[in-house]
Amino acid sequence: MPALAHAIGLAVLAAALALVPLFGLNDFYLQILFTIGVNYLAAAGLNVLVGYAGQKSLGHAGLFAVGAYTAAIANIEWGLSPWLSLLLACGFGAIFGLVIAMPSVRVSGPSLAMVTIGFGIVVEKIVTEWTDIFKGQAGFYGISAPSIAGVSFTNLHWVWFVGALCIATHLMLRSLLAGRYGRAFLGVQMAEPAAQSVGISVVRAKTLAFVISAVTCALAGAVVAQQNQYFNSDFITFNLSIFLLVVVIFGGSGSLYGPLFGAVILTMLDAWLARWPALQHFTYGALLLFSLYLMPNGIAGAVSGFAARWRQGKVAAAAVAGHSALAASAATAGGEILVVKDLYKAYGGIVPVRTVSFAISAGKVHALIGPNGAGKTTLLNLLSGHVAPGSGSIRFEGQEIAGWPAHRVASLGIARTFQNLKLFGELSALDNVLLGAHRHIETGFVASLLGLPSSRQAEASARADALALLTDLGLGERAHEPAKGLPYGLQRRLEIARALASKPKLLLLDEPAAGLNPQETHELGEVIRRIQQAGVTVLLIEHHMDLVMGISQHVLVLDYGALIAEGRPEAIRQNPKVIAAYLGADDDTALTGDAA
Ligand SMILES: Nc1ncnc2c1ncn2[C@@H]1O[C@H](COP(=O)(O)OP(=O)(O)OP(=O)(O)O)[C@@H](O)[C@H]1O
Repeated sequence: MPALAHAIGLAVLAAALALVPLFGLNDFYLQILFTIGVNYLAAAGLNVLVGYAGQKSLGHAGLFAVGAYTAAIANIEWGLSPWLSLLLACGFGAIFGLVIAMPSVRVSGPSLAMVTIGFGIVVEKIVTEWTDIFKGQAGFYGISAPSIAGVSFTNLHWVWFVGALCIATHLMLRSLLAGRYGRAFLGVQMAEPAAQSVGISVVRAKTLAFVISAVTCALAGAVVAQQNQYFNSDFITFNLSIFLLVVVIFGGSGSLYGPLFGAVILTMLDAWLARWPALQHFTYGALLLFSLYLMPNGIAGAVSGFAARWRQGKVAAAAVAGHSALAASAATAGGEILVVKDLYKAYGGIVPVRTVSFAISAGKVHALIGPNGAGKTTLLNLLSGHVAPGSGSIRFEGQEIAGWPAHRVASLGIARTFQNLKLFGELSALDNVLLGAHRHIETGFVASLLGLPSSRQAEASARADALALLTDLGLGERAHEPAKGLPYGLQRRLEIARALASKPKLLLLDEPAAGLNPQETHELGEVIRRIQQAGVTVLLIEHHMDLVMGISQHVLVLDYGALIAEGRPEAIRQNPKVIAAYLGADDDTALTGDAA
């Protein structure tokens, strides 16, 4: 939503809240408004987890309980003030977010559902059965509500208070999700290996999303306990977890406004259905299925689809003149940048890489060739950290990196593209490149959450650099188009742009010319030459022999996982071992033309 429309929307909402007394609403309606706010709070964080990081949780009632019981126990048992109890509830929420993240980030799909359901059930059982501490069904009475200047909160004050919390939460999440953290969550959801290749730690990103969702959910629980001044184990049910998930998915997961739509519609529906409890659960189940199958982007998706069609054509790519992003890449000195020794990888009986040793000198274009199935991609995956070696050593600029996870390898300055394109398809070309620059955008979490000027400046300068890079590579006009909508040749180029945005010292290209026509292949050769001139070392896997022989200064030949030759292209072309292995024939026709 454009900034002006957003500001107007917020002003209208704030004014409507301020004018609530004029409507003469009775306690029933004030309670509904309060509940909308609470459901929004819980769903806003859950949306970061579900819609942005792509982790569905069916156990968030457990985190709601953490907040509510912390507020109750801190106030009643430990004698803390309601305000301090509220803060403590958020803190405990964060801790329990970490606890549930630990097993959850390592699994996906049904296993993730089981882990989160398990967490919810364990919490439900603990608060029901461990009556000494949690008082079971009897619950906690007399939980103090906050007061300001000695005035205790009335139902109207609660509406204002929870409304203010919702606006603050919305503003913070909006600021956070518009920048590098939001992109990182989306990147992890869309293509984990690609996210790792630009230096994003998948585990850290998912953990952060769990913690954010836990904090807002715990805050919602604490607010409910304090407003009610009573809380017992009956509040914590599996149905609450389902309800919160339905609010997010039906409202529109992955949209900042989805939880708002979901909270408003479903809270009112819930109040209306309260007369028929049996129908409530059926309705939520039906709505969940309906959203998943027929409206995967929820209400917000339908609304924004309509708005996007209306706005289409209004956005023009900003051209950045007189700035060569490629020339800005880090230049590397001569010498060996990468030294591989006795590298070995086996998958059961298949050995794609058998004790391979070689060195890559800085500033040159190196080609890795070999017949199909020779082990080239596996070797590249070992170098980039996407596959762990069985044994052997990989030294990058003198540092041993064998077995490092991909995001750590990327953070040293090794970028890559993929044989089968791994773009963040739903994101714009610009956002893809910004994700490439992720580790260079120096914005801290708090600065990003609070939208501090330093964070906005860093974001603006990263956008300018990303646009310059896209323009340099002939993609400037299409910077705002979704990556998946670009023609195939431009998608390949965009992947290179994303890799370059990480300012690599070594660029690994896995069959960058695959699927390109002769003209595009020729242009790709020019791009790779320019990348080399900018000081970036290139190692490329390629089947197009014209391209390989034309741009590389050093060729490595792999056959059945073993390095059978290396040297200058002219020498490789004449090498009888290579001709025999690569062609399976006694002539060198394929090495002089396109062998793809
Ligand atoms: N994860 C895996 N599990 C089992 N076998 C694998 C795995 N990855 C690769 N292989 C096998 O290792 C061998 C080498 O595959 P790799 O993709 O590295 O070859 P390549 O030289 O890149 O081939 P191409 O040129 O066709 O892309 C193949 O036999 C492949 O089936």
